Amino acid sequence: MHMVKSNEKLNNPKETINRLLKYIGSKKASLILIFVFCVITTLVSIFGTKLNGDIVDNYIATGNMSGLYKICIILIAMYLAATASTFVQNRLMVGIAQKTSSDIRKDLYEKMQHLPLKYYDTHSSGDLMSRLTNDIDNINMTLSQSITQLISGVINIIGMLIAMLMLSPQLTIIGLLTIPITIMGTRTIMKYTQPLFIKKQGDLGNLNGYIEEMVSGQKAVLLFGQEENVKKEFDNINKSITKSAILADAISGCMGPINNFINNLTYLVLAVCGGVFILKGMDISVGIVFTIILYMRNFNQPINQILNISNTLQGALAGAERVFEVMDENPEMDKDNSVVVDNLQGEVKLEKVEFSYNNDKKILNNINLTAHKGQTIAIVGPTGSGKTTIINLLNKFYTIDSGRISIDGKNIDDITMESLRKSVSVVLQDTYLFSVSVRENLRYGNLNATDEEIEKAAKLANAHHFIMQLEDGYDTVLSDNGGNLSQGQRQLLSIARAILSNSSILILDEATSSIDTRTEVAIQEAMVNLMKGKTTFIIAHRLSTIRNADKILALKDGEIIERGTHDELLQSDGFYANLYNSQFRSGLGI
Ligand SMILES: Nc1ncnc2c1ncn2[C@@H]1O[C@H](COP(=O)(O)OP(=O)(O)OP(=O)(O)O)[C@@H](O)[C@H]1O
Repeated sequence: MHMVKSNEKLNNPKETINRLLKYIGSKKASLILIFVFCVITTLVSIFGTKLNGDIVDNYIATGNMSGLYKICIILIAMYLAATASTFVQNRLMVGIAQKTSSDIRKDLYEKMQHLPLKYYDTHSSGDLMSRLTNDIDNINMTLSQSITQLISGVINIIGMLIAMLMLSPQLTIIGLLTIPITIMGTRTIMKYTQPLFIKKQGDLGNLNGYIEEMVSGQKAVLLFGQEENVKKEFDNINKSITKSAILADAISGCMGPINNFINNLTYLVLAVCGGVFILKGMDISVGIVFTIILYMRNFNQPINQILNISNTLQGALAGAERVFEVMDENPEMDKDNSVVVDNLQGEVKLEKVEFSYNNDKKILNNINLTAHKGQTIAIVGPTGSGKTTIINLLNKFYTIDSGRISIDGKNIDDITMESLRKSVSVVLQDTYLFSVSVRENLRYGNLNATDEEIEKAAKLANAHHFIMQLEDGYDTVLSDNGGNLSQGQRQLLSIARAILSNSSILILDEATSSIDTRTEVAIQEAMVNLMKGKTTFIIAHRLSTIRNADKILALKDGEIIERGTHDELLQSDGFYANLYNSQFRSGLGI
């Protein structure tokens, strides 16, 4: 399986932040409201704290009890207002975070739909899913928790600083002396935790990739008795995540207690210095010292929070980077001058086609072939000779290295992907069925098909009979990938789908698995119905199919080494005759 190496450094945090800000920036109205409410909360906090000092100097010291009650009621009202304003801020931010992550999820999903197959060849689907779920969740969590903290933190720091300086510049400067120590300590800790957070996120992707592969391959795991090995490998990846997570969280967890200690020292120093100033007869009261200490607490709190946020932000940035990495992949794109085709006749021509999946190994070499409208071309050849590859190219799943593939004289490079794929229908050995109703599964062949058309196609495909025997007929919901149907039934459904699509070109990968004779006959009949009037390329495994083909192409090591009808090729007694004698004679259909 393809393991993604967990990169331990953010590649370009600045750009990642900018891109995230672009997503957040589109919710300007909410952001402005959050800002306004933050300012309100901070102002309430500044004046509330100032009132606390006044209580000491003007009411407790003078014994003015009725004034004290009044001011307490005012304070309670202010605290209630601050709580309400904080609640609104959080509510707004949760909205922004959800909307942002939903936008990112949508963009990533859309991108994934347009990634070339080549991308999926080299990336595990579990890792991709992890990017779509875990990484985006992480961004969501961080946004909803951190952005308000960041905005209100900055406003608080500025507000408190001004309020402190106005009360006592000397004590303010003494209180600020410890800030650089806190910042330096946090930065040192971050240096250690940053790579661990990034590694954790990457490991999580790997774990998902592994789980996804093992769940879908569970049958093979059991058949080959690989449970122990699989468990061991899983344990290794799981341990790796646990290790990086524990280290990252434990180290970053030290930060809170250390900062608390430093802050408490600051308050102590302020109280002592304040006391000394009062004793020396400077123009300062007990209430002012008390207020400054409270302000200092309100000042330190957001500083610690912002420093902590940088930790969570790193996790989110690591996730965001993984998401944007996929978004930056080159999509499968139509050329600017591509045309939409409709009603193709189905004249297919391959001229000097050369192809390799990775540039290092040539898979197809100088392929030339012409299929006239309505002809059936059977492609035969040993395993790995390139049969499936030819079919992948006709669908433009991959781009050819050189040569030309044309339909009705039009280069397929100049035809839009969507209209090309609409004109070519494919019946693979292993059809993918979705966990929706039979009817909806069939409708994949043609989204505009009416229920009557669906039923008609199912009848032609010999599938109607068994569908009617299912619990809810056409409305029966299939289990994951049609797991509750037999191999033969799945093939009949895929044939019905292809009949519905009514395309002029057909690609068939004939099933190799043996199916009971009755179903086999049903499939053969359905195929004949399906192929009527269509240009058909078929990776043939059944003798009857090969015999009836207008042209047989014998492929070996990516080259067409013989071509002709069955009888012609048998007569020439070459590669095909050999293949036929060793493979097909003993195979199905004889
Ligand atoms: N996605 C891919 N990436 C890289 N190489 C590939 C890919 N798919 C196939 N190949 C290689 O291309 C060659 C031709 O494969 P292809 O699937 O076309 O063979 P085939 O004739 O259809 O074989 P079979 O009868 O076993 O299905 C093989 O050597 C295979 O290893």
